[in-house]
Amino acid sequence: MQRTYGLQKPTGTRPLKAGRSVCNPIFLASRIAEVNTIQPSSSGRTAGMEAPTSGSRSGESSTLLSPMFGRSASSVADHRLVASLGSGAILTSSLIAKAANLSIEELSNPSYVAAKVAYQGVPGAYSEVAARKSCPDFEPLPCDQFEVAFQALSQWMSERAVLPIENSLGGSIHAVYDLLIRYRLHIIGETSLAINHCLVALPGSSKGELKRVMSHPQALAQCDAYLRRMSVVKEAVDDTAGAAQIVARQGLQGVGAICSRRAAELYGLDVLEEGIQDVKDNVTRFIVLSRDPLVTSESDTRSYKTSIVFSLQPGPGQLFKALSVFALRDIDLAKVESRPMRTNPIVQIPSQDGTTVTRQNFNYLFYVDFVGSLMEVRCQNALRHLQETAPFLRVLGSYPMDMELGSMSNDDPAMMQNMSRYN
Ligand SMILES: O=C(O)C(=O)C[C@]1(C(=O)O)C=C[C@@H](O)C=C1
Repeated sequence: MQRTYGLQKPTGTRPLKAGRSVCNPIFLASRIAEVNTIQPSSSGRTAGMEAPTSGSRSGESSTLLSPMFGRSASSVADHRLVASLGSGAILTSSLIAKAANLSIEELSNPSYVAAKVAYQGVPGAYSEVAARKSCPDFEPLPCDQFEVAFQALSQWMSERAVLPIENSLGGSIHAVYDLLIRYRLHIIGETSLAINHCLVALPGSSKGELKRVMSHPQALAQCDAYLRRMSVVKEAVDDTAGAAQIVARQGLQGVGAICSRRAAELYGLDVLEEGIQDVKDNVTRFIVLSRDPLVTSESDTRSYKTSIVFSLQPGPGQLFKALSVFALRDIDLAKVESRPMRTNPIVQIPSQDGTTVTRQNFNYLFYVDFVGSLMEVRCQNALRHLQETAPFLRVLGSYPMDMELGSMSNDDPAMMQNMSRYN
């Protein structure tokens, strides 16, 4: 790994004036504590269904803005001055400011916190393009890890966060699923991007002399067959553009990076080959997060998607029964994902007569995206039906479906014009 994690000052930063964009990632990574949002209640149910309500501040109820400080999180200034990283770890404004390379004055300036969209990676990352595409009026805020982007939004350092959730070749981004349950943020949109990877290296390099290739694990997975043919050592780093930045800044001879053409141009590297992903049509879907849910209206005619997460009671046929609430109402499922319930990975199931206990070693949370809006009565009924049997159910968001595919190709004039404003 090229980066050391921990609360650290980014290198090569330039002093910021209030209201200007942050060009370096914020590094808040060290003190990340588990933030559990699933608390089993005495009845054995973990939580009720939480449908978005207009005007509710989800961040205020989360462990991040914990009642441990004994005050209601009513003002923005309060949020910024003392924020908790969960389970007792406290991050004060001076630490946040130091991590983001800002002065306290800059951090407290409303024009600085306004209109930022947090993403994971450095400029040139695909996530940055997704952030610009989905939030064109917001200024991108680079973060060095997924969780830092969640924190930036939770702690009012940004107004939106854009995170990759799945790729057509590499599959689901599990880390983002796991963070969705730990932070009480809301999905308010999605965007898809065509991903066209390039093999890049220091100017004058040739493909044959590369011994190592660095990139984000997803990008390495998407180019797996190509890299095996090259017989190089694969090295995982935090993001694709970060890989290009490392090769360029450290002048690494014999080391390639996989990233976008734009990242190669930003960091002054040669593109040795373009379109190196194993399947040409390579699409990543990103979600847009906000502290507040999207308030939908009945007059909105766009197609909507709703994302939920739930757990199941133990026993045969429970998943079948859970999913049948959608089938019964002709509701189309767009995605089903299961993840280990990290807060409760092992369950003890008593027999009916209470004389024996069976240990179930794997306990899962199910993430489902279905086509439909919370404004639709059939969707409300389906969730009410599911709630009857699911010990835990949470609505992650109900948001308009992204119908158009953005590209990162230089042939896409609209996208390139948008990007050139920021280079
Ligand atoms: O590394 C980047 O450039 C990212 O934006 C991350 C990411 C991902 O996590 O999937 C985004 C799109 C591509 O699929 C490869 C990597």
